Amino acid sequence: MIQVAINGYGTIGKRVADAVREQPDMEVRGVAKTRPNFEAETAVDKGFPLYAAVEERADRFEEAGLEIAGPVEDLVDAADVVVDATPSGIGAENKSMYEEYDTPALYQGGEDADLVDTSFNARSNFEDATGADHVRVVSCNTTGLSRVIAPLREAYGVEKVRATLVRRGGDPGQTSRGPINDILPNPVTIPSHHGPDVETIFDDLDIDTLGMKVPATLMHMHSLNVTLEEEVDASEVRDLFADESRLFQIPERMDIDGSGKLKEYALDAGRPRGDVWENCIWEESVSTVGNDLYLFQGIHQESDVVPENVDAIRAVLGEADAEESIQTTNETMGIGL
Ligand SMILES: NC(=O)C1=CN([C@@H]2O[C@H](COP(=O)(O)OP(=O)(O)OC[C@H]3O[C@@H](n4cnc5c(N)ncnc54)[C@H](O)[C@@H]3O)[C@@H](O)[C@H]2O)C=CC1
Ligand SMILES: O=C(OP(=O)(O)O)[C@H](O)COP(=O)(O)O
Repeated sequence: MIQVAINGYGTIGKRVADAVREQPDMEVRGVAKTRPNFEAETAVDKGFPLYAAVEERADRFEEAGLEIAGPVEDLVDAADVVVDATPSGIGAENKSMYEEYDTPALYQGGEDADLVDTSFNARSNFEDATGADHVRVVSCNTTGLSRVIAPLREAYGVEKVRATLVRRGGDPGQTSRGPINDILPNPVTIPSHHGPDVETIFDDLDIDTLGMKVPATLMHMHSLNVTLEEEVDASEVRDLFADESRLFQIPERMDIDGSGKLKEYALDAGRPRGDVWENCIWEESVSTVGNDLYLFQGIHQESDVVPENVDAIRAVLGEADAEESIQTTNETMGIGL
């Protein structure tokens, strides 16, 4: 069994821990947190050994009645791989610790691409991570773009991608975030960081991205225009997407008109935390005009990178190829709406 450490048990870390627990070939060796809170209590209730990320603050857990298994260094030492899901920039600070204990590490999209040997998206470049010591699972938006671009490149060739990303201002639990009543060009400079980030997955891709932030917490929304290298009928593209396990095309009959109903559907379908691991593409929006393809897709920022982290664990350890890993992850998590 692959022993997995999770350092940083917030929005992404707690979801990765739950997904790892479902895998037939993996075990959660433990999770590390900086301070006691409701998430620490839940981790203990779930039976995850809890480690102190900051040794000087370990006493706080004891005071809160939470037993600590040891400092994070012990966890990193004992694990075969560590998933770093700490806030942006902290992963870079943790890198030397992972090197000291010779434990391969996965980082999240908030870290810089040059921190790692390779950036990762399971559908697009799984093999690049094999044997790597430092791998970055790209951000929710980059994951969402890569999953659509990979099959289009393989089937038709892509001349140019233009994407406008309407980004949620914060996650539901991020009470300190905004905007509260505004629409921000964000970043105001063009391209946004997403285009160059997608190029860490496809280094020869021509892509421009524009970002905005809006007062919403449920999901991001992408408006996508892909200039293909050939003229393709929209129905062919829909068929291509239908074969992609992490793309969900929302059928017209479902009457899902936005992120709110998508989340409601996920909850009704019994998804943990109402998570939507797939890109949600409005089927009616998939349109072609000459070589240009257009579509709208919803991206659930809190969860689409979770199966990617699970696959990246197998990739770095050389434990499976892309197809095997994606299939196992999909089956165990219940991916495929
Ligand atoms: N929330 C989102 O929508 C997405 C986030 N990401 C990326 O995932 C990473 C984590 O983000 P979130 O889970 O949203 O953050 P979060 O703030 O929800 O969770 C981070 C956790 O790490 C803990 N932490 C802080 N310093 C630490 C340290 N030194 N050692 C161990 N733990 C520490 C925090 O207390 C918190 O529990 C970031 O790189 C972010 O850019 C990627 C995709 C989507
Ligand atoms: O990586 C993300 O978004 P991004 O790709 O738009 O930077 C996640 O949604 C986290 O974004 P945040 O930096 O607004 O928390």
